[in-house]
Amino acid sequence: MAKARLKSIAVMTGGGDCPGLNAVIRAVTKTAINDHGLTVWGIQDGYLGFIENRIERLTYEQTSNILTVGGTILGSSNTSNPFQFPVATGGRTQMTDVSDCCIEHLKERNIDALVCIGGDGTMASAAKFAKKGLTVIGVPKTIDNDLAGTDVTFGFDTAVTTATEAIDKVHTTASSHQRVMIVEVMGRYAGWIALYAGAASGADVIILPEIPYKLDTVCQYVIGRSKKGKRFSIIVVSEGAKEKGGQMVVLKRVANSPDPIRLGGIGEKLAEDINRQTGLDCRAVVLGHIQRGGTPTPHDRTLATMFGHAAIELLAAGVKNRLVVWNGGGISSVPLASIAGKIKTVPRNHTLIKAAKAIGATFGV
Ligand SMILES: Nc1ncnc2c1ncn2[C@@H]1O[C@H](COP(=O)(O)OP(=O)(O)OP(=O)(O)O)[C@@H](O)[C@H]1O
Ligand SMILES: O=P(O)(O)OC[C@H]1O[C@](O)(CO)[C@@H](O)[C@@H]1O
Ligand SMILES: [Mg+2]
Repeated sequence: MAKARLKSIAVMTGGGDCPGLNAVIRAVTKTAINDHGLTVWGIQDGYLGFIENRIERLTYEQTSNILTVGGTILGSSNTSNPFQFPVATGGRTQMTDVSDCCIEHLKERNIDALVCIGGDGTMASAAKFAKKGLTVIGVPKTIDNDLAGTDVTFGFDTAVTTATEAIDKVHTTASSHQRVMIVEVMGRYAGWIALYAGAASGADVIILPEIPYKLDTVCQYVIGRSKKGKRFSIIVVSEGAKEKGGQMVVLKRVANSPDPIRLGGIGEKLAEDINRQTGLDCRAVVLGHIQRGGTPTPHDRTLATMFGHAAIELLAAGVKNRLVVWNGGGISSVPLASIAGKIKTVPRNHTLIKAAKAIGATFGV
């Protein structure tokens, strides 16, 4: 798009929410209005609102006082794929590509470009819209920190901070009762939250999806601590972890979600298995969506602000179909299509794994 033609943009948030989304919306809107005189529109509830034509003007005032607020003022959804949307015709429901209608909804408002804030699923649709000719810039979000192409996503630091505070609290009750306390954290197929919160809170055992654990190793480790007079053990386990040769523990399936599996229950399983094998008193705590809530940390507020600002600067410079990223200590961008279908997992030789091991933690192998 030629620089002079950009007059109006829309912004949307897709997928699970994450602390810092509002900070991006604020940075996008205020940069667009202040620096480029653009008109800004907000799409409600992610791709669902895009499909249903729920697109409202977003003003400077509406994006004031939201920097510190968790969640997203636009709403989000993780069920509606514009390229495969259930449409009822003649008494039958058929999966239909309604992406042309979405593009029409932008055209009728003279919207030139779209800023999509979301995870892998949101970017998959964004890349498909880009292929159809829509000008799109992606902004990566997820507490899981598992998006390919960027060193870090906003929301991760807040989730790690929340998890670390929770594990610190669990420490004192574990010590009072001479228990093995197991804290299950989010992260789906990547163990970033477990690794960082585990290391930050000095957990004794850290279990990641990337490193299937051996129950014997974990049991021997906690018994060894008891024998040394340590009154308790703290285990941090990622929801997607599994025993060597075993399966991930699935809590439920959400039929109309692009990734229908919801993980959960590995903490309780570990508590039962360790109790059975060692006789030690074990309790499991699941942190769940608490990790997605609350006010973003200063790190996430500033990262989100730089991401939102960069998205508008790219559009204003005529750049399109790229994902804003943080790589090697600075903002840059990668092609949207280059990250589709990829996730960023914890490498087994990560520096923090080496450091935690050296300090005495085990990863259960
Ligand atoms: N392969 C895909 N192609 C097109 N659209 C997709 C695809 N996968 C997901 N989407 C759509 O993108 C939106 C968000 O998807 P999803 O729930 O996977 O969230 P996300 O953006 O990946 O964030 P997170 O997984 O961190 O919650 C949904 O509306 C979904 O239908
Ligand atoms: O909000 P939902 O649909 O239960 O999804 C939960 C999943 O989303 C995430 O919070 C973010 O990807 C994961 O950590 C978690 O497994
Ligand atoms: Mg996803």
